[in-house]
Amino acid sequence: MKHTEQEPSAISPVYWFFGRSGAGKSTLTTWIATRLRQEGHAVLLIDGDQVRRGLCKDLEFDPSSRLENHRRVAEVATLAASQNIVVLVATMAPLASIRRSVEKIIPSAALHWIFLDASLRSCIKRDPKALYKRAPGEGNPQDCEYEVPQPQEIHLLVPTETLAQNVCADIAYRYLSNRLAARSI
Ligand SMILES: Nc1ncnc2c1ncn2[C@@H]1O[C@H](COP(=O)(O)OS(=O)(=O)O)[C@@H](OP(=O)(O)O)[C@H]1O
Ligand SMILES: Nc1ncnc2c1ncn2[C@@H]1O[C@H](COP(=O)(O)OP(=O)(O)O)[C@@H](O)[C@H]1O
Repeated sequence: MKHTEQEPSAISPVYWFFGRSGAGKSTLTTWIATRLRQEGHAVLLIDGDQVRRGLCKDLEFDPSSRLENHRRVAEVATLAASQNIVVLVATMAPLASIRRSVEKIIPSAALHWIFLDASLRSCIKRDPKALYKRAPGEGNPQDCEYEVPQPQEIHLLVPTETLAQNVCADIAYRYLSNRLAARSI
């Protein structure tokens, strides 16, 4: 797994949660954002679901549209992070090429990749928004192959398939809060 450099970064961290639809991105980032705000942090949560309804509602789901979707999210994340705001992002980021494109926008010292690991099978079983019941080509998340990241691509893996929600929330929260505490020393 990647190790984030220890030198202080001029910009706030961007914690980029990614994984399949149904892996738990919205659930965990919403809980963590609330907790960080209670502790006094300024937090921006950018959830792909919401972005797709507003900032990126003109975009489709083909690979180049997904790339543009992530470019916009990464640019907004950089703006916020450069204004002392802790950024949480929650998107599918299904392709390695998309993830590499994000890395060209956000400084590496600020970017933390947090992979929510849940298999297609378990996401189909959960299917909280009934997206996997859609016909192929009609907005089914399976329309795009999910390229599971290599260990060296990520900073933290949270096994949201095998561990309970509260345990996963705690793992991710502890990762963030340790790094935020180290920054403020
Ligand atoms: N094929 C397809 N067609 C239409 N809609 C889809 C499709 N796949 C996913 N979704 C929905 O869009 C959300 C994914 O958007 P993201 O910005 O997170 O990622 S991506 O750009 O699509 O890779 C995603 O949000 P999450 O379910 O929270 O991951 C879904 O609500
Ligand atoms: N360990 C876990 N971590 C996160 N969510 C979990 C976990 N176990 C079960 N879930 C459930 O899985 C669903 C995940 O949905 P959601 O957070 O919308 O996913 P995503 O944003 O990745 O599409 C929720 O219904 C949540 O309660």
